[in-house]
Formats: sequence, C-alpha cells, structure tokens
Amino acid sequence: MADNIKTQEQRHLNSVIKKIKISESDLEKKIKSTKKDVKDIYANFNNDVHLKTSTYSGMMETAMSIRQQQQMLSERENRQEYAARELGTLNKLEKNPYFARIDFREGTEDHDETIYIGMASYTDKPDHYLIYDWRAPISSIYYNGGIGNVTYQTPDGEQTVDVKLKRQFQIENSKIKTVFDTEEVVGDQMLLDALGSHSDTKMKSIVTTIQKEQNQIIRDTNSELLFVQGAAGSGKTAAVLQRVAYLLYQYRGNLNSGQIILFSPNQLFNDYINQVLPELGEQNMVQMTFYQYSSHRLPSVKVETLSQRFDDQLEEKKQQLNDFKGGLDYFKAVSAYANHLNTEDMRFRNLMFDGKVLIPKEKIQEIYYGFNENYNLRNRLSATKDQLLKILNRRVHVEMKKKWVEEAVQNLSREEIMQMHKEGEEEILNSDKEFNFLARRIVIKAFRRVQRQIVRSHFLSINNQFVHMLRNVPQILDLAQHGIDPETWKQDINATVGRLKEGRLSLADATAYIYLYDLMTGKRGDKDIRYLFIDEVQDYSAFQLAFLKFSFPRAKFTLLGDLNQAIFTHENSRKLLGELSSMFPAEKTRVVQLTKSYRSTEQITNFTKHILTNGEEIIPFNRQGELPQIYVAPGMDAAVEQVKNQAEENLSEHETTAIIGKTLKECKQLATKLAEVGVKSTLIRTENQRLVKGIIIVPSYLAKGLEFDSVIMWDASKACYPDERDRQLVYTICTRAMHRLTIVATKELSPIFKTVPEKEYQFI
Ligand SMILES: Nc1ncnc2c1ncn2[C@@H]1O[C@H](COP(=O)(O)OP(=O)(O)OP(=O)(O)O)[C@@H](O)[C@H]1O
Repeated sequence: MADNIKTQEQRHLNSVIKKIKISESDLEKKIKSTKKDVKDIYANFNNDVHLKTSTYSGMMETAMSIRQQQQMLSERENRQEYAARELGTLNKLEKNPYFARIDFREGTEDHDETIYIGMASYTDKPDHYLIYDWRAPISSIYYNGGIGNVTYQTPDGEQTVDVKLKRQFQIENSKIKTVFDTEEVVGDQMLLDALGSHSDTKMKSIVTTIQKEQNQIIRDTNSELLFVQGAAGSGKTAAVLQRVAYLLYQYRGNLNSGQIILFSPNQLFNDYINQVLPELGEQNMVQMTFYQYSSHRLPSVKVETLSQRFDDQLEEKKQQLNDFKGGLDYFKAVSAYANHLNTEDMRFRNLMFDGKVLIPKEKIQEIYYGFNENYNLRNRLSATKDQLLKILNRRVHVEMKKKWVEEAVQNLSREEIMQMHKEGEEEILNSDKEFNFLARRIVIKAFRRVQRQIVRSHFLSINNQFVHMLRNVPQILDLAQHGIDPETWKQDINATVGRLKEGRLSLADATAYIYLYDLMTGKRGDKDIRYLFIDEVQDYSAFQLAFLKFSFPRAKFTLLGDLNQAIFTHENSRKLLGELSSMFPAEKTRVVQLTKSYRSTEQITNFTKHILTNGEEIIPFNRQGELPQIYVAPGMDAAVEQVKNQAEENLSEHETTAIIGKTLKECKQLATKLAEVGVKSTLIRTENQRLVKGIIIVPSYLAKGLEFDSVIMWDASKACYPDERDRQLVYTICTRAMHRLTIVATKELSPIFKTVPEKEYQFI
C-alpha cells in the first residue's frame, strides 16, 4: 500500500480522534455537573422535604415532596449513567475508532459516499456520522460483498449500491498499523491474522472479520427457527454471540439482554464466552445449561449431572430407552396423557392438619371432577383451589371451638394480643367477641400452612402421577415400534421409582416430569423471553426442544449444531432436524449451513474431517501448520513420558495446552501419573471450575465448544475407544485444536483412525 494512502488515512484518523476527544471532554463535564446535581439533591433532601406527618394533608405534602425529589434524583442518575456508558464507548473508540472504509455510489447519485465502520457509531453533530456501528444496515455492505454491486437489507427493503473501494485497517492505540485495499468480501489476510493468534481462556469478538454466511445468521430477524448446521470450528458460537449484540442494537428500547436466553453445553463454556458481549459494549444474555434449568425447576429433586449422564449413555442397553424418551412420540404421549386427566385419573393427596386428614383426597377429587367438561386443566385446578380455600375458611369455625384453641387464647401474652388486633383491624365490643376474634386469628395462623399447600397445588401428587403416566405409556403408543419390549419398560419404571424415592431423576425423566407437571397445573410458559439460543443442539433430544418451545412460547429459536459432534444422542441427532421442522411453520424456518472451518490449521482440519465417515462437507481455512502426530507407546510409562515431553514443548510455544481424556477416570489417572513425573497440570473435574493457562486436563464432555492452542488426545488406544460408537466423540476431541494436535495411545491405536489416510498425519 502506497505510503501516501497510509499518511492520508492517518490524517483522517487524527481528525476523527480529535473530535472524539472533544466529545469526551464535553461528556466529562456533563457527568461532573450531573454528579454535582445529585450531590446537591441529596444535601438538600432534609431541608426540602418537610416532615409534616401529624395531619392528613401534611402527610400528602411530605409524600409528594419526597416523590418529586426521587424523580429528580432518578432522572439525574439515569442521565449520569447514560453519559458514563457513552464515555466508555468513546474511550474505546479513541484507541481504535474503525476497522474499515467503504466508498460506494447509491442509485443515480452523481458522487461517491465514504463511510467508516467501527465498534460503535459516532456523530460529531446530529446525523453526521463519522463512524457507523458495525450493526447499522449500511455496514452490511462490508460483510456482504467485494467490489461492484452489493445488496443489503434496510428497514425499507433491499438496497443495492456500487462499491468502489473497500479498505481495511488495523489500528492500535490511535495509530494505523496496516491498511490495505481488498476486492474480496472480507480479506483473507485479515482473517489469517485473526486466526493465527493464540487462544485465550476467553473467546473474543469477530466483528472485523465476520464472513458473509455468518452475517446472514447475525442479521436474520424473520425466522422463527434459525437452524445453523456447521462443521466444528465454523464459527457458529462466534456468529451467534455477534447476533445477540446485533439484536440488542436493532431492537434497542424494546429488547433487553434479560429477554434473551442461551442454553449452553456446560458451565465451563459459559465462562469461556462471557467476555464477548461486554467487549461489544452490550450486557450478557441469560446463560444456563439445560441441567441448570431443570434443576432450578425441580429444587427438591437431584437431576442427573453431565458426568453421570455421559457415563450412563455409554451403556448400550440404556440407549434405546433414552432414544425413545427423547422422541417427539413420547412428548405427544405425555401431552395426550395430560389431556385425559381432564376427565379421569388425576392423583390427589389428603390435605393434612396437625397429623390428621383435614380434607380427604376423595373430596378433592369430587370437587376437581365436579366441574363440567368445558373446563381445561388450568381452570379446573384454579376452581378447585377456590373451593378448597372456601372449605378451609368454613373449617375455621369448626376448629375455633376445639380445646387447643381455647388453651392457646388463654396463653396469649399482652404483646401477642396487641399484635393480633393490629393485624385484624377489628373493633372489639364485648369479651365473647374478643374471644372469638382471638380464636379465629389463632386458627387462621395455624391453617396458614394448609392454605399455602392449596395455593401451591400440593394436593396434587406429581410423583404418583408421573409413575401412573409411565405405566400408561404402553396403552397410549406402541412401544414395540420403538424396539422396546414390555418387560424392559417395566424394569425401567421400577428403576425410575427407585430413583424417585431417593429424590433423583435422570435428565430425560426430569424433562418429562416437569412437562407433565406444567400441563397438570396449566402453566403457560415464560412469555418474556423473546430469543432463545441453543448451542450444541445435537446433544438435545427432540423432547427437550419441544419442551423448551412449550416453556418459552414467544421466543424465536436459533439453534446451532454440528450433527457430527453428537456426543449424547449419536445417530439419533440426524432425525432431530426433521422433528424440529415439524414444530415450526415451514415458511418461518431457515437452515444455514456453514462449511468452512476456521479454528484449526488446514492440516488439522484435513485430518479431522477424515475421522468422519458420513459427514457433511468441510472446507479447511488456508492456515498452515504441522501435520498432526500419532504416537503409540508400548506401555503406560512410555506414553506418559511422551505426554510430558509434548506438553512441555507445546507450552514453550503456546500458552495453553489441553490434554483431553475420554472420561474423568482417565483424566484423573493421567493427572496422578504426570504429577509423579514432575509435571504440573490442572485437572478440570467439574464444569464449575475455571479455565486456566498452562497444562489442563479435561474430560471430553467438558471440552465441548472450547478450543486450545494445542491438544493432546489421551488415551487414544483401542481399549479406550474400541468401536464406531465413539467416532463422533473422537471427532469432537480432535477438533478442539487450533495449531497443534498430538494423539497418544498405549499398545494399540483405536480403529477409528483407520479412516484417516496416512499422508494426513505423522506416525511416531
Ligand atoms: N469470521 C471470523 N473471524 C475470525 N475468527 C473467526 C470467525 N469465525 C470463527 N472464528 C474463530 O474460529 C474459532 C471457532 O469458532 P466457534 O467456536 O464459534 O466455532 P463453532 O462452530 O462453535 O465450533 P464447535 O462446534 O467446534 O464448538 C473461534 O476461535 C472463532 O473466534
């Protein structure tokens, strides 16, 4: 690039920075004066607010005066907060105002327009944009095309402009480091620079190098269901985080980060991505795992954890049952079962008081089924509650006459009596009435627990109901069609009952349990959530997705997945897409395929794509590195020695190296062995730990969604990964590597690697 262009651009940059600095200083002044205002209001608070509380009008005056002060305060504080946020943005812009310039001509205009694109918009006077936010409609032309005609979406429909110049900048601390013109969409050089850098324990934003297909995902506002299928490392997670930032920008004022929810594979991953949105100047959305969601819904039940679930599903026998319980047919069966509860079979519990039956379950059942067929489960329950509360009220009179109440009245202290009068607000005329009043208060208080039980539907018996439902499933659908014989189903029910008695449930059962409960109680779902994202959707069952759709009825769904990385649902995940599309209107469903893989070097991607035998197309990004290495050691000690040497070599070049084992058991063993030979490492045992730099040892199911400079797969032997069932798991492990991949096995290498041609790796 000619030097004079750099000089010219630096001059422009300087002029923009100068203006930013002026705006900063204006804002600082504004903040200072608002701060002073706030302080003054506080100082005057006592003087201005007249405490005239002895009369009614005095009280009103005081209240109004306080209200005025509060309004003034909150208005100033809002202003201050807004200005502080704006100042924060300007501070960032001052150091790195923009990353691209586009010159273009619009329609029949006779002159070119120049825009600069950065992390946020900046105007020095109204409507005079010196920098456009990367999310503004016009900024799309940077991501959508090269030179020539490029179309983009505006609020008024599609627009086409003729792009004349596309210039990219790398600016650091207000200085242009590099500037180059490109004819491509987003220059490979810039992407190469971005991808060549070292990994971090935190994911970074990708706004300067968003790819065209990713831009479509980011800016989609029409789809009810946006399904992004993409190879490992194709930027699904990256795109979706920028999408959240985009939505928050696009619907500012109508959408806040609390209305967006992201379901992520594990807590470690949440931690890994939690800097991206703040870096983009936005607040993080709500983030949780499905496990956390179901545990939160079932506080008194222990839901099976990720690690238990992973160990469990390795048993082949359970797989078929799990597949069935994860299917839409089962979801429909639960719905049908709940529906029939409108006419019969609802299970109830006695309402107890003081160890005795107060309202028997037969009575509750009579009330519940006493309403006509026009009632649905929701209003049937609420009408039943009303009736039960009325009965409870009537029972107060009966209970008041009992001996224990009389004694309780006699034992009341002066303070207690006064307190009761305060609460009861009743004028007392004679001693009989006084006794009745106190007795009633005592009984009402004693009944409070029963009252709460009624309000909270505790007279329903969800555990019994759930088991009753399981027993009824063979009558609702044909289990044989799902390859399950009656005996297996029976045994599974017994196991579930056993677990329930201990207060535990498997994740699949927990989902059906909550769903059934929600249907029984007529829960309508959380209407506040507007966007729901699921990362690693291939590990969800169709049942879970249908349940989430039911639980968040107004949310638009964005689902990200790689069917090749289904570590929980295996082949079944291929059915998922079909099942999903039946849940959303076809015209509002969009499927985007990402085929280019950005994370790893070309050598690593070429290696990993051969691990897949029936995979989708994967195109490696042209970033060069060394061939993956496979090392098969004769015994454990030699293998550990190899891991030690490799890890040390990796560390001398990169900051993080991850050793990924199959389960926690292998990881623990290795951690002990490494410690014996003097290697310091961090074992990630649970998802609640943090990622750290250095050598970390992670079980495969916790490595989902993460990436590391270098990865050592341990132990890739036949004993550990004996057959085809682990193919997708091995793929997930190997695709975590950015720059270097080493595979270490003892005795005999897993047959899974047989599909990889010898030229794609180095065998040691
Ligand atoms: N347009 C881009 N510009 C720069 N970096 C990118 C871009 N797209 C993706 N990347 C980088 O590629 C890596 C992989 O991206 P990401 O983790 O989003 O992929 P993924 O599809 O979610 O992968 P997986 O399914 O394997 O978890 C990340 O380091 C991300 O920052």
